[in-house]
Amino acid sequence: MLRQNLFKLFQHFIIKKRIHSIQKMPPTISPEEKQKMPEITTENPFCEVEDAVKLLEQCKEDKELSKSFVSKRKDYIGWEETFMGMALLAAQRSKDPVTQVGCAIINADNIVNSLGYNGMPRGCDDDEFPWGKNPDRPFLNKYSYVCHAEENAILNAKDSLKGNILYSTLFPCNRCAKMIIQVGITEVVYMNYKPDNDEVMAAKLMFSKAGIKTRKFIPQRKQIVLNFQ
Ligand SMILES: O=c1ccn([C@H]2C[C@H](O)[C@@H](COP(=O)(O)O)O2)c(=O)[nH]1
Repeated sequence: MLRQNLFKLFQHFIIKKRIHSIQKMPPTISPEEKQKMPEITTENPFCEVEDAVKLLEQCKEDKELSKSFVSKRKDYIGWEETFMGMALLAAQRSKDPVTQVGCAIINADNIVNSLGYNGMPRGCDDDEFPWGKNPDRPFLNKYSYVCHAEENAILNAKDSLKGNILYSTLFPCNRCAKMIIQVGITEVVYMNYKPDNDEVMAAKLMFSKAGIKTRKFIPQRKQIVLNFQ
């Protein structure tokens, strides 16, 4: 009952607002044109979509009412910078003293499916495990422990990764390439590239055979500033 009354009150408010705005229309619209405008009355409070479309066009042509159509902001950041920016931000979370990698996985609707950065597995203390690269003792080498950024992003994903695009600050290694292929990611955008070693060559080969598109990120701006103040 209360909800019904509230709805009626809301409806009444909307109708009054509409009537008021139509009555307020300046004389720049001729009476004939005004006649043609969708009639919104208390009996017919909700106009048809076509009427609304027509009304929008008429308002755009009107000298006074067209002032509402202020142009949108021009210097907003594009999708590419947004997603690589997210990957870069994620990389800032990495504790690796040498290379910080970040990754963002985006679905076909430009919705962020996942983020990741290179780090120790859950429960393995960042302060306890080695961040060095002892070539003779894998036990004391970070490579034995660290989860790669792409690996973490894949494992953290909220939804299916099929048809998603992966943005990474570094070209993926062969191990990550295998996972990227197997989960159905179809495109890889990378920022940096380590000089070709066997791992990167293997990754490239697999991407090419599996039909995964790879492309270098080309920024449209030099930087994005984040200001917390
Ligand atoms: O595809 C990749 C490749 C490497 N990483 C991580 C793994 C390590 O934490 C660093 C690389 O360290 P270096 O000392 O530069 O060899 O990057 C990754 O996340 N994804």
